Amino acid sequence: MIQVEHLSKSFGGLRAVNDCSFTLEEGAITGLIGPNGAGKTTVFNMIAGFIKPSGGRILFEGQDVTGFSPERLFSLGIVRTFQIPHEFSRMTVLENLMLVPPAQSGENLFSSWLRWGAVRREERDVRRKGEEVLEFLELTHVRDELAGNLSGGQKKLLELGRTMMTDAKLVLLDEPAAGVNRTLMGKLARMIQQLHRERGYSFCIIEHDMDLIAELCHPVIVLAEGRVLTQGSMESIRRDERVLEAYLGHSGAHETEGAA
Ligand SMILES: Nc1ncnc2c1ncn2[C@@H]1O[C@H](COP(=O)(O)OP(=O)(O)OP(=O)(O)O)[C@@H](O)[C@H]1O
Repeated sequence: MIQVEHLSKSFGGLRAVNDCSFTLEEGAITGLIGPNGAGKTTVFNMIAGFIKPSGGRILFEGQDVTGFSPERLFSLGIVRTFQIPHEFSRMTVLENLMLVPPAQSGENLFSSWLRWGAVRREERDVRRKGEEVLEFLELTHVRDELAGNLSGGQKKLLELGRTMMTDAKLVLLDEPAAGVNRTLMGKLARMIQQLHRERGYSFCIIEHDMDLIAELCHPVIVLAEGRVLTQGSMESIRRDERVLEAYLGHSGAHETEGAA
């Protein structure tokens, strides 16, 4: 589905991503792990069009999409969520979902005048879809709450819900478990598996929680110092000494524990 070929990104003198190559298979839930500063988020941002690469290219379903805008990639079916959920806090939960679908006729003043009936029908369909998504996520009880009042975990679910309002093919999830308690994390994992199974979404997930990666992801790609260190099943990665060394050489205890 995605081929990343010799991708590089420099920030000033720092090579955040350095000749990085890997593929994301269609229908897979791929994990992207690695110590802090390995370049995971930068790679995500390049795949989703938020950052332009300094070198290399990205193919999506065989098409060279290097340097495409996030909007263009979104319309092709690549959706990226963020570590910190981007909800509109002064709008209700349902309104947040209803905002998502691109090219709603209601957004255009002239088409609103000319096609009032069609716009109303479209809005009704979007509302119904939003309500279905809330039901799926078991968030119906907070439908009319302001999104800013949701708990951290509920905001993560809402973020996932926003991807469900689109015709996504590939969903890039950035640390879905960050700030989420264990109960909600289990629910989030179930939702991801269900979306994968029932809607055929492919996922790529950046995550520091190795239990979640082990539960959801195959294969797992390990980045270190801006390039792929290794990839394979979580079991093989757990046994790989180079992975442990990469984590020990860098960052926080939580990652080291997880990788061990
Ligand atoms: N906009 C930027 N300007 C300058 N340096 C940056 C920028 N974005 C990232 N970096 C640097 O690039 C390197 C890779 O960062 P990146 O956020 O991609 O790593 P990561 O693997 O996602 O880390 P983490 O697990 O901590 O989120 C880091 O050294 C980071 O400080």
